[in-house]
Amino acid sequence: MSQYILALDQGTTSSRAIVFSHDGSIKARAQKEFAQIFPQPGWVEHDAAEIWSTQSGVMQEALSSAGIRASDVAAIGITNQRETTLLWDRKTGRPIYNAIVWQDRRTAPYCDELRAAGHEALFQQKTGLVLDAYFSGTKVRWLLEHVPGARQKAEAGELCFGTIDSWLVYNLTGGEKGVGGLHVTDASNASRTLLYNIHTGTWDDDLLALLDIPRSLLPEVRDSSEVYGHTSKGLLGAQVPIAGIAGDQQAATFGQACLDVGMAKNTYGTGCFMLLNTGAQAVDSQFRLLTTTAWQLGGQRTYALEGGVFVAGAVVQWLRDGLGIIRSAGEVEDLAARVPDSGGVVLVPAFVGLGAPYWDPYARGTMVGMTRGTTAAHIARAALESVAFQSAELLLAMQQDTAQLGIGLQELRVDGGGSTNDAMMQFQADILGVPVVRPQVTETTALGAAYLAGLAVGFWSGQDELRSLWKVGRRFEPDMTQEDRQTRMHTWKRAVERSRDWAAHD
Ligand SMILES: Nc1ncnc2c1ncn2[C@@H]1O[C@H](COP(=O)(O)OP(=O)(O)O)[C@@H](O)[C@H]1O
Ligand SMILES: O=P(O)(O)OC[C@H](O)CO
Repeated sequence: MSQYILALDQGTTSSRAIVFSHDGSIKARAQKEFAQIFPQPGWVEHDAAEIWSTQSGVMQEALSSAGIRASDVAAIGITNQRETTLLWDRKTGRPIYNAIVWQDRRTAPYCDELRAAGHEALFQQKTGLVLDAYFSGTKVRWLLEHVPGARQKAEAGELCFGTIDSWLVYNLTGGEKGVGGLHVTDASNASRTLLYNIHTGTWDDDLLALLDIPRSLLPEVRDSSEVYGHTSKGLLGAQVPIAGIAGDQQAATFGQACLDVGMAKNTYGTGCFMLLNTGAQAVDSQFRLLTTTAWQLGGQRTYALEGGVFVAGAVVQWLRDGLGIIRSAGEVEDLAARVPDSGGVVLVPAFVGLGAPYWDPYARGTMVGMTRGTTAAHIARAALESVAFQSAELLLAMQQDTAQLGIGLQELRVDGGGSTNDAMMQFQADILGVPVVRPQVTETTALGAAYLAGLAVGFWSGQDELRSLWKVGRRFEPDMTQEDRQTRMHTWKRAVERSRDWAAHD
């Protein structure tokens, strides 16, 4: 029997492949960065051919460093940077333009127009998303409007739209140069397009009409765990089933085994992504958190509330590159540990505005509470605390949104580069009043994709087995009085008020 699952994790800055064993441990991994293309301020693109070449390269490399053959792989799972948008020609398999990355802001003015025309509520109601350039829909429209010949080809049914999962499946299953591959996506990726009704589980004709996007472009939406097809003959030496697909944050939630209602994970990367499993119920947020499809299994959708912190690990990068008070991100730990607290300093890293629950694009970074005694160590400490405060505000918003479901959060599961910082995780637990738990395997995104694929081919028996594979690496118990917690949160909110509505409104 095949003993491994291969996960492909196609992220914003690198393509990764990880081989997992049956006990959920990592057998081998490979990673390759690729070019970020910035054609104009606010624009971000990726070369789709490079995405495929790096992804297929690391796939081969991971297999050879594991010392295994494709026939040893029971299934492949795919997880990907979400929302990033690509159109390719059905006949040639060639992209008609670079992939427009989720960070790209070129369609912001068009989103403003749609908002001014009063369409925001419709998008929100049907897709669970806010009307923003972040999501795929307006990017597809931009491509149809701006790439010569694109609209005619689209009307003639000659183009395929896909998020990066679709592009990978198309290439994995296609013949020479990927031509004729499968054109599919899963419900979690579809739920990030602004074109997909998360309540009915279908592409939405009203939204397609509003954005003037022909239906023929769209991939078939499938479960997150099922055999979609097999890798093409020449690719790996054996035809391996492709059996799992999920967007990276949803996959991480699955990989953290947040499989039950009320379980939540937070990923501490450049920004933070927090997801709370709300089960079969798509919860509307009063704080404009996103309502999203976490995954779809056997036709059953599981939903999540999602919130993001724009600047999390990036504040540590700023200490390094902007202020120059540390030389590497890891050094922040020693610097912050030189003082017992932030000495009254509060840093609000609203460098690019504030997200939920404030949604203030005009907020800017601020630091308050400094005295003659303030040192770099206090600032480092305040920076780390700011990550925890912002995450706490998201979780508080989620708890209020789900109050009627009777969800009592037992613990927050954490992963990502910042979660290695023990002091920051302890402060996170303190300020939340909820235990924070870091698993042994922190590659939760790839693990989630592996789990989804493994479930589909019977490699793992079911969700109970996945629950049992999840192992605590370290648990941080809250150690702060309720009174202290309230005082600290109150002080944080006062500082946030000072950061708000600062930049000029253009
Ligand atoms: N010890 C640390 N304490 C706090 N933040 C850290 C630490 N080490 C790394 N980081 C931050 O974690 C981020 C990298 O994490 P990673 O999960 O690789 O992020 P991404 O996937 O967004 O690139 C960086 O922004 C970095 O500043
Ligand atoms: O590739 P990452 O980890 O930066 O994740 C990107 C997110 O999916 C964007 O929504």
